[in-house]
Amino acid sequence: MLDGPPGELLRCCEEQLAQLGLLPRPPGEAAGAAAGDKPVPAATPPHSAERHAGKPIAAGSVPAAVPHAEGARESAASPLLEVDSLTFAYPGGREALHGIHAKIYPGDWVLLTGENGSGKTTLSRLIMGLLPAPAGSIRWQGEDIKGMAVYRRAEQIGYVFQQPEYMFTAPNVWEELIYSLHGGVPVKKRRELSAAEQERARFLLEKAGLTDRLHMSPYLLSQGEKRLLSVISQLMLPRALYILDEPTSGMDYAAIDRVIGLCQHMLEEGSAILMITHDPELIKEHATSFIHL
Ligand SMILES: Nc1ncnc2c1ncn2[C@@H]1O[C@H](COP(=O)(O)OP(=O)(O)OP(=O)(O)O)[C@@H](O)[C@H]1O
Repeated sequence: MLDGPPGELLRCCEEQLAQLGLLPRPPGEAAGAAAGDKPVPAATPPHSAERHAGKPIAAGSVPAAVPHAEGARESAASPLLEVDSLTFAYPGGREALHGIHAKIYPGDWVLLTGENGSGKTTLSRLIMGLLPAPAGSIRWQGEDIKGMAVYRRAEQIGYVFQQPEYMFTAPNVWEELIYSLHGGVPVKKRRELSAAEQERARFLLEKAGLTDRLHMSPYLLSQGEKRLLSVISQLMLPRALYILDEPTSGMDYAAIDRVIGLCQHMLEEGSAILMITHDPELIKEHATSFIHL
């Protein structure tokens, strides 16, 4: 006998109720579905496993990702970067990465988070070719990255090191900023900057708040200013993807806002960003997805 409070009935006798046609159809269920068929589950939310690497994001520890309409993106654009079952151990060391999956599309702003030593920098080094990636584990625009020379990757991916000092090669801020435009060409043999290059340089300096530091040695800048200079030096060259390794580390809110503004500008230009950070709470509202190691 089917009798009792509705909630209790649903819990104990759902199947019988369905067979008798006493359950309302879930909205959108096919009209011709036979009584007793299992209800069609709702579509899986579009972000989830493949947009996160390693462990799923623990509730409350990292903000929920702003989900992409993955299906629409799949048809609209191919991924720039695909990481598939990536496992990596340093020689003689324990595994730094295990079974990592991720995809980055044009226009993505991906936050790469995880505890100290979880392998964030290792992942970025593997992408850039500073460490040897296992065959088939990383693809750039569909091509196995293992066979791509480092300089070819650098032509398409800008990389900002965790330690800005690693990047400085010029005697002052202006020379440092434009260094990448000249490659290793000596100062006397360098070509004139185009008007567009000059404009981009001035724009980035303004956004970074470094316009009045042009003649200072990069090494004399404050730590936050050094980070901003290392970021804009990479942004001088348009790239499909920028990898920024902890660009906001040790920064005050104003400086973090500058980094955010710079990243937003690069997204507007169509680039994607992979940002390693221990401050996801400060940037989460701008991110399109997360990889948590
Ligand atoms: N050259 C190396 N040789 C051996 N082990 C290394 C080497 N570089 C890094 N590791 C180890 O690999 C692991 C991952 O390091 P990695 O720098 O990628 O972590 P991370 O997530 O970027 O850390 P953090 O948040 O502290 O910057 C760590 O256990 C580290 O000790």
